[in-house]
Amino acid sequence: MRSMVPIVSTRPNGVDTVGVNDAGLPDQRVLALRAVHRAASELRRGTPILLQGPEGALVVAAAETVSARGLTELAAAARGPAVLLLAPVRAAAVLQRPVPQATGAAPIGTAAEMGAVALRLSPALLDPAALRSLADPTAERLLPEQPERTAMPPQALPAIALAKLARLLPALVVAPAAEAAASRLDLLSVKAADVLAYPVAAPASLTRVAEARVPLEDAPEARIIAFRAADGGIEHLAILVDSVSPEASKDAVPLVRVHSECFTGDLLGSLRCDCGPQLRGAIQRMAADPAGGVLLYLAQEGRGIGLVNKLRAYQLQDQGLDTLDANRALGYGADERNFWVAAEMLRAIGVPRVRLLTNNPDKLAGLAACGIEVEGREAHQFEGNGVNDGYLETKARRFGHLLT
Ligand SMILES: Nc1nc2c(ncn2[C@@H]2O[C@H](COP(=O)(O)OP(=O)(O)OP(=O)(O)O)[C@@H](O)[C@H]2O)c(=O)[nH]1
Ligand SMILES: [Zn+2]
Repeated sequence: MRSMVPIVSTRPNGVDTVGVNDAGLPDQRVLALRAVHRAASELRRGTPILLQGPEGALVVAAAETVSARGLTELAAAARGPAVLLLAPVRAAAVLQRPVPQATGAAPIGTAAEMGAVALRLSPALLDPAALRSLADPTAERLLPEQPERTAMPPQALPAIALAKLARLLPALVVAPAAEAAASRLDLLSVKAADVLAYPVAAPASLTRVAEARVPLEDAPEARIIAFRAADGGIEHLAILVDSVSPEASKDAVPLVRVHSECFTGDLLGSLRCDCGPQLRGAIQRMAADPAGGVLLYLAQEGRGIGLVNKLRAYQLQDQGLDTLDANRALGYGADERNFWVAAEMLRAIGVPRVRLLTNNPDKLAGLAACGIEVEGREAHQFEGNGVNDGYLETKARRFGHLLT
């Protein structure tokens, strides 16, 4: 019998994007998302995977997590020597000199930052303990004085992209894969094209999974709606804040804040950033606004690099780098977020037009590019606290944040 039951749900605009095919199997898009998500999990566990592309397959392991067993498996699956693959920005930091792909990069993530540099691996670096300390940004002395550049393997860019999706350092041990390595060694296989498509494909599968009234100190009528993507990642939340104003208007364009998760600032009250005051301040402003508002709380910790890498970036900042250069020294772009998730959530809750609470010009442009009508911007700035003054200054000077 022909099955018409969607296994994930429909897109908020009513268009079926994820369903089952006639045989009852998940369609290609679900399979592609699943393969990428599984591959990222394998890398996090220290297991090599195979990245398939038009120029052949690459066997890939994350330098940060790969175990002795993982390296043995990688060697068994390889048909050539392994190399160390680094994002150019990371290579420049490791080598303490510029590398060609990293030059001329604009302040916010550029295509160049997605590039890669391949270094010939010294035997010492194939020692798993050495690889782990290479992942530690303060322990780069293990690299030879002048590591030899070597030819770029195929699928280098999707390999770097996969490490970033796994929220690992974009530092990989890779080798060209031998014929039939996947089946012989039971390694997970993923298509390079699916990895590259993932950041845009995953938000398209968002589905509403839970909704509840959660009275907040500053917004007694607040409701929270949780959205889950087919990638199985952490859910994103929309916090709907009704106006407490007596002249509340149902038709006016609501205030919207696109807020990326910040465990340290939002939850612990860290003084390193301005996230805590921005979060609470946004809810207060929405409740006071006649049009009310929506706060999107996105699982994009550390501007998309994850909490662990943000802590590493903090360590580098304590050594003198600013927030942007610290991201780059780890091999990440300045800002690894995209705005598809936010746009999909706004459409799902019926908010196609917004007044955006932000100082970040990229959020205005990014949301508009994803189809949301940005009617205006409302500044959302808080005084420095003595600890975050340099961070706020960097946001204004290097990220182009708008002041007032
Ligand atoms: N990588 C990195 N992330 C940081 C750092 N400080 C704060 N963050 C993260 O930055 C994100 C906060 O960004 P947003 O609140 O969206 O702020 P914004 O992009 O500066 O823009 P607006 O606040 O809207 O003006 C959170 O995910 C924080 O965890 C840092 O030094 N390094
Ligand atoms: Zn923060």
